[in-house]
Amino acid sequence: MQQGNSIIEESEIDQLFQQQIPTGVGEEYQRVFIVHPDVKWGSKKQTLTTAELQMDEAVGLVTTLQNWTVVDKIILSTKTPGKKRLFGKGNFQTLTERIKRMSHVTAVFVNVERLSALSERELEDAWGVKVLDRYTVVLHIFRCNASTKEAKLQISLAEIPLLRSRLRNDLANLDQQGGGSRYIMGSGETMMEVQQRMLRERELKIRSALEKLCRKRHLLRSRRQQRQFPTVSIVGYTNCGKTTLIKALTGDAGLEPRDQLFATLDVTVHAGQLPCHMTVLYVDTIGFLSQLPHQLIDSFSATLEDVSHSDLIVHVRDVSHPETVNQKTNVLKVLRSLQIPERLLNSILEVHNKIDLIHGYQPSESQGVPVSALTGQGLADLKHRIEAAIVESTGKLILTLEVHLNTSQLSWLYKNATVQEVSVEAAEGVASVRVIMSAAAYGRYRKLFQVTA
Ligand SMILES: Nc1nc2c(ncn2[C@@H]2O[C@H](COP(=O)(O)OP(=O)(O)OP(=O)(O)O)[C@@H](O)[C@H]2O)c(=O)[nH]1
Ligand SMILES: [Mg+2]
Repeated sequence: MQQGNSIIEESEIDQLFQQQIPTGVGEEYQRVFIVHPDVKWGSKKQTLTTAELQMDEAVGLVTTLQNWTVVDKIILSTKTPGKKRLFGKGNFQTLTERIKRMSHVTAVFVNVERLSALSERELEDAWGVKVLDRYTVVLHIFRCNASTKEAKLQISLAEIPLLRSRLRNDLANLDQQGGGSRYIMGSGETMMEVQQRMLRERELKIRSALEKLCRKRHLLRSRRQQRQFPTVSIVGYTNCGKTTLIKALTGDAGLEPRDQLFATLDVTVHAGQLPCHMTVLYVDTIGFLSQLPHQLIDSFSATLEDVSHSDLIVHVRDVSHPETVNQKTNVLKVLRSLQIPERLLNSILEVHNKIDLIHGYQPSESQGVPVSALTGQGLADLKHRIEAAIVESTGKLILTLEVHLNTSQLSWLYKNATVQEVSVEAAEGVASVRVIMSAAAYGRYRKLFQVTA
C-alpha cells in the first residue's frame, strides 16, 4: 500500500468528511417511496416471501433515519439482472404514473445494491424526484452515526466510487456540450484529468491516514496480547443486541445500545470478568446486514480485523426476529469471507438473545445459549460457557496446586496466573490453590520452585 508522506490532521478529517456529500442525500428527501425490484416476483411462494422480507429490510433502513418515513412501497417484477433497463416498459410506465400522482413523495428508494450514475439520472429525469439505491441509503446511515476519526475516514473512502461515477457522468454531459475534454489553460491537463487526479489524491490521503490508524490498532493489540488477556469478539446482525450484551457482561456504563441499525460503527474493547476471575476483553463490532454493498464491506473490513485475532467468536442472534435464520446464514457468510482462521470459525459460540420477547423459549439448535441481555436471564450460564471455550482455545490449564505459605509461591501465582480459589491449611503451613495458567507459565513455576509434576 502507498505510504506517501501525506499526514492528515484531525481538523482535515472533519473537513474531508463535511465536504460535499456525494450521496446527495439530505433532509429534504425524508418522504420515501420504496420500490423493490425482484427477478422472480410472483413465480413461487418461496420467492415471494424472500422479496417481502427484503422489502421489510428496506423499510427498516429508511426508518432508521430520524424523521424519515415510508410513504408507500411496492414490489415489482423486473428483467433479469444485466439487462440495461431495470424495469420492463409496461411496469416502468405504471410506476412512473404512480410516482407522479404522489406529489408528497420526495425520494424513490430503488432497493438494488447500486444503480449506475446513468440509470440514476434517467430515473430522476423520468420521475422528477431524487432516486436512492441501497449504497446511498446505507452510506447515509453510516454518515449520520459516524463519530470517530476512523469511521469518518472509512465513510469518506466508501464515497470515492460514488464521486468517481458522478464525475464520469457529469463529464459525459459536458462533453456533449463540447466542454469536458478541453485543456485547462497552460496545464496540459483536461478538466476531466484534473478532477480525476484530485480524486486519486484524496483517496491516497484517506488510505494512508487509515493505514496509520490501523498501525496504532496493531500496537494496541500486541500490548493486549502481551498482557495475556484473552479476547472475545462479539459479532452478529445489526440490532441483534451486541452492545447491550457487552454492557451486561462488563457493567461498562459508557456503552450506548440503541434501537437503530448500525448504531456501532467502531470496534471498541471492554474488559469483563469471568466466573473464574479471569479478565477477558470483549470486542464490540459493526453489525452485519444482508446485501450490505460490497464496497462498504471493503471499507469497513479493516475494523473487523480484530475478530480474526481474538480467542473466541461469540455470534449473537436476535431469536425474536422473524428473519433470524436468514440473518444467521448471512453472518456466517460474511465471517467466512473475512479470512478468519478455521479454528475460530469452528468454535463459534452461538447466543440466542432477546428470549424475554418469546414466552417459554426453547432453542431449536442445542448449541445456542439462550439469554436476554436486557433482563440478565441466562447470563451466568453464558459466562461459564465463554470461560470453558476460552480455556479450551487458549490452551490454558486449570490446576489445583499445593503451595507452602513460607515461600513466595502464592504471590508468584497471583502475578502470573489467574487465582480462582485459595483454601489455607494454617496448621500445615500450606494452601490449596485453584489456578488457571498457560502451559508456559506452569513450566516456569515448576522450574522456579522445583516442583515435580
Ligand atoms: N427485549 C430485548 N431487547 C433487547 C435485548 N438486547 C438488546 N435489545 C434491544 O435491541 C436494540 C439494539 O441493541 P444494541 O445492543 O444496540 O444492538 P447492536 O447489535 O449493538 O446493534 P448495532 O450496533 O446497530 O449493530 C436496543 O433497543 C436494545 O435495547 C434483549 O435481550 N431483549
Ligand atoms: Mg452496537
